[in-house]
Amino acid sequence: MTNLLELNDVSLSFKGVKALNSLSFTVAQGEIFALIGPNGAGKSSLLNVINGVYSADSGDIVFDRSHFGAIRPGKAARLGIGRTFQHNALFRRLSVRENVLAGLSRRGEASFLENVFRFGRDRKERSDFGARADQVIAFLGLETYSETIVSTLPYGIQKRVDLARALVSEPKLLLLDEPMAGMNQDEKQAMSRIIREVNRTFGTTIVLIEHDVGIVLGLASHIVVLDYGRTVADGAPDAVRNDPDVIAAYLGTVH
Ligand SMILES: Nc1ncnc2c1ncn2[C@@H]1O[C@H](COP(=O)(O)OP(=O)(O)OP(=O)(O)O)[C@@H](O)[C@H]1O
Repeated sequence: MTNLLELNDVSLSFKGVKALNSLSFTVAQGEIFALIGPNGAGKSSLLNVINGVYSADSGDIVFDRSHFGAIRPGKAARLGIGRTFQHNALFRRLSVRENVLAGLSRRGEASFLENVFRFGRDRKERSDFGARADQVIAFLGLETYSETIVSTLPYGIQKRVDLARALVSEPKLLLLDEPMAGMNQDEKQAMSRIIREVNRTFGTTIVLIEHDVGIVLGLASHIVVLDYGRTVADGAPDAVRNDPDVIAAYLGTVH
């Protein structure tokens, strides 16, 4: 199996707090990979290092044969790393379609504002981007909301819009930071199906953070458990579920 992402001894500190402590693991091409661990374990920091929001203090990251310790978020996006955020970072006063189009702004010559407000240089680019945005909107079952202003939509639908915006640029790697946070069980199951469908249809490699262990065990084929910025366990769901170190560190109980 080819690795799409490789982390070697990656560390990150905030004023003496080691958020990531010599972390090493690999993510294979095409897998659904989950990061779990208690609050403050370093999960979001890790995603932030991978897509360039934070720069690692040391260590090496290899993505699709490109090496970096630090990378700018725009460069990460151009290399094919897409991202959703724990707290929606959508443009709340714009429509669903405008938000999805914003996910393409790094791809073209025309700027995001030119694309959204339909002035500017490239008619062909706008129509290609529009078609692509509409495809992703349809794929995620968001057609009825296409022209709806995001702030008026239920939270679960907003999470799907966030996913559409990340997906529209056709990333090779999609980083999902708690895509099911705040959802009930039915909504979580629906989001799990969507993530599986994205993975299967587009071959997108997925790295997701999720606190609901039941959901993670059913969705991911590879799980890494973090605690205090270190790897506690790394393997297939069955191995991780029965690992005594995981039970002690994450579930807080002993066999
Ligand atoms: N910008 C920051 N400034 C200072 N400390 C930070 C910053 N971001 C994260 N930290 C610290 O780094 C550690 C890891 O935090 P991080 O948010 O990555 O954990 P997490 O596993 O994502 O937690 P949660 O499940 O609560 O989202 C914590 O001790 C946190 O307080």
